[in-house]
Amino acid sequence: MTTSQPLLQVNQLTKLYAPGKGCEDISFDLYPGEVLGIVGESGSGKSTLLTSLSARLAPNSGDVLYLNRENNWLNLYELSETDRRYLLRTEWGVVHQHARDGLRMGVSAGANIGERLMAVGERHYGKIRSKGLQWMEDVELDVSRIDDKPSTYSGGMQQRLQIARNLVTHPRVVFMDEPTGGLDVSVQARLLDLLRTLVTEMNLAVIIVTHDLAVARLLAQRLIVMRHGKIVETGLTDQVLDDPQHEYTQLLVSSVLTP
Ligand SMILES: Nc1ncnc2c1ncn2[C@@H]1O[C@H](COP(=O)(O)OP(=O)(O)OP(=O)(O)O)[C@@H](O)[C@H]1O
Repeated sequence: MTTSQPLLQVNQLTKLYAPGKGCEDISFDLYPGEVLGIVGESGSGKSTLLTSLSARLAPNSGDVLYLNRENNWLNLYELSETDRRYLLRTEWGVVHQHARDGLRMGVSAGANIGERLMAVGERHYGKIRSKGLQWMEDVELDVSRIDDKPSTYSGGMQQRLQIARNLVTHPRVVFMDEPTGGLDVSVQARLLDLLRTLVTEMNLAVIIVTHDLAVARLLAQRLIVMRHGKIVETGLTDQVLDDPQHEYTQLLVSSVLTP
């Protein structure tokens, strides 16, 4: 469900490594509860855009404005590095394609979840433990494995843990980069189902990068189609996929382009 006030405003964001490589002149708004998909073939700049949006890669130019919990607009790249990191640990979440990039592999599953709670001020061990257990249940992980390290988990289980670690603080915006990429098809399907349920129940605003149009169709209400770093088409997911206007989107949808 959307309201008239966006959560995120992106204005002419540019991060180029070379002409056409990176992302260029990207503008859009993200509303509370909205899932926005970014699609395009490999090398079109999806990951560069996502990392710039999520305070992990300074752009060459342009702004990312975020309306925080206190109803103040923050200009992301005018904040101090410390404030940006704080935002990433609290009001924002990042789900990486490879769970090991988003987990601490050397500490237990429970600690991976608890750490984010501590970042928002929770100090009570019993509460941290019980929230950890509850979140493991919510993402359908075996709670008896709360003290095991994620390195002993399967890929699909690690991804579930990464999702729990991110969502435990009830973030307002979650950035996801190919969250089901690299998993078996059957594991992918269950994870997608779980993600869809959580996103709806928590009314999360999500920006998800995927080269998989089926994933985009399942999760995203709106799509941005990228090519050579630029937006070539944007609109409601069903409209873009069922009635693509741009020639490139038509090729992408007809699977002529291999992702
Ligand atoms: N650190 C970097 N240094 C130089 N060039 C880079 C760097 N990161 C990305 N690029 C280039 O920028 C372009 C966009 O890459 P990006 O990873 O954003 O694309 P993508 O759409 O996410 O691709 P994929 O789906 O394969 O992950 C590519 O040409 C890539 O080679």
